[in-house]
Amino acid sequence: MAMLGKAVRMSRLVNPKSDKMMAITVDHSFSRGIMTGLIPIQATIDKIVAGRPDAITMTKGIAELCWPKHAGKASLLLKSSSYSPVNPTSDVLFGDAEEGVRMGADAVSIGAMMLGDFQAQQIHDIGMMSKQCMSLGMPLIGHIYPKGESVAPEDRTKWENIAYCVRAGAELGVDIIKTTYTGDMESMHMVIESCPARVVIQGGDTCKTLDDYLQMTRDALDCGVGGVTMGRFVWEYDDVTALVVVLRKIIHENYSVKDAKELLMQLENDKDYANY
Ligand SMILES: O=C(CO)COP(=O)(O)O
Repeated sequence: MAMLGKAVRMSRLVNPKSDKMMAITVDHSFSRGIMTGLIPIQATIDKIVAGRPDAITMTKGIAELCWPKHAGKASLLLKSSSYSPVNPTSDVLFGDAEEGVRMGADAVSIGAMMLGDFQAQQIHDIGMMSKQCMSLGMPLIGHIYPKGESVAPEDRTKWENIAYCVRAGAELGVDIIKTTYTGDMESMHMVIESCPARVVIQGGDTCKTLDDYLQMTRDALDCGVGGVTMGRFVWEYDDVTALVVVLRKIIHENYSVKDAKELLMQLENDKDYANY
């Protein structure tokens, strides 16, 4: 029965036609400090939902306060751990899978900063959470990055380090592993090959322009990435809803960057989001 529950929830997360997942995340304030794109958070969530992503990631307190008006419009992914500006290499658990069931979530998600001083505790936490998730039929998403103390900043996109993270997630029973794009399709394909579970990418902070961001998304999907869980770039963009619509077209309808940009310009003018 638990396997059936997981299958039902996964079917809401992953689009059956494209076989990709599109999630937007608004869980950053805890880990990165206050960011203006998430103020006020209700307004940001409203704009994201208007673009109709498959899912949205947030913490339990924000979900209780801001999700009720949208319940059922997209999957809720319950973020249940965080690092913080004072402990940037250590995610700490603050929730469990039962809360996900109670709140109607389609997945619970937790983070880990690998290859650093706090890896052991984080591996333990993921293992315990995957045990709970398996028994409750709850998909588990891991935000797993090679950002521990032993990795130099310039090596955080090295494919071997990212492959280590995603493989570790799969070994621990994580269903969907979110990590960083390596920067090129060939090495990202190696990452995908390293991991029998679904790999999705964050938006990250390496793309400075819209063109680069859309191109990264297109390339990632084309080399086998199973979807996205994107945050900062999306809700820092002037027209959040238009960008969510356009990303959805790239992810689920195979839009080229050129077609996506044309639609973005059009939506920024006419605000006709509902028809796309
Ligand atoms: O790390 C993230 C927060 O969960 C992911 O989102 P971005 O990197 O796209 O902001």
